[in-house]
Amino acid sequence: MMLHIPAVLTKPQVQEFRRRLAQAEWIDGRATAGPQGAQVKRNRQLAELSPLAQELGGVITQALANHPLFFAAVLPLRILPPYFNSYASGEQYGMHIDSAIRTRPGTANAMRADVSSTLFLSEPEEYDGGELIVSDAYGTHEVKLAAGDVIVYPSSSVHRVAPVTRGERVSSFLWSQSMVRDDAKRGMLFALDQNIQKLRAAHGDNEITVELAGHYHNLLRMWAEV
Ligand SMILES: O=C(O)CCC(=O)C(=O)O
Ligand SMILES: [Fe+2]
Repeated sequence: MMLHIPAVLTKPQVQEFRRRLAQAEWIDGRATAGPQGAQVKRNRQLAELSPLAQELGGVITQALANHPLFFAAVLPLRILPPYFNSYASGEQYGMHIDSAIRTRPGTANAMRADVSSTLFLSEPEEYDGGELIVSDAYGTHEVKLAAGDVIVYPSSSVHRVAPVTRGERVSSFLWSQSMVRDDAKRGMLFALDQNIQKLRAAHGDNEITVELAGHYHNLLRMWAEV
């Protein structure tokens, strides 16, 4: 399932992020790619443990963890601290799949990447190219969102970032381990949850919404690992 979550950061937050990131030290993005990814990845990133990445990343994690749509769609068990990337001058990230297991320097904890997220920090009119292109069972999806918006997509999908041929594309990306590892199951739970919310908004709680909420929780009980 792919989901567009608007306005995770406000425009003033985006501007502040961009101001701080413009002064940052960027390194070769291949530092965090696996062997296949490294062959096709050409971009720049903040070093994983840089104080700026940790500070700004904390703001993003907090905003996502408190966001009802992100919670309902991702059912996060763990959120790996966000990374920051920049593409300009023809840089791109060719076809790849995100590694299943991620670790962080300085920590022993490995986690499984189930859901990938990109938070756009450049407005679409600031650059040409730079679409995030995700292939799944339903086809190929090109994503280029307003600054502050997030796209959530399964880490199991093959995807790429098209070459940026004008301007600069700055973004943050992160991986989550979900309580429900299977994308199709997460998608069904999300649809059920959103429809229960719509019924509640239209008619208030009644015995039907209570019963449906029961089904939601019983499916979650069957599928969740915590
Ligand atoms: O910048 C993006 O939108 C995604 C980057 C990406 O796919 C990755 O770093 O694995
Ligand atoms: Fe990726």
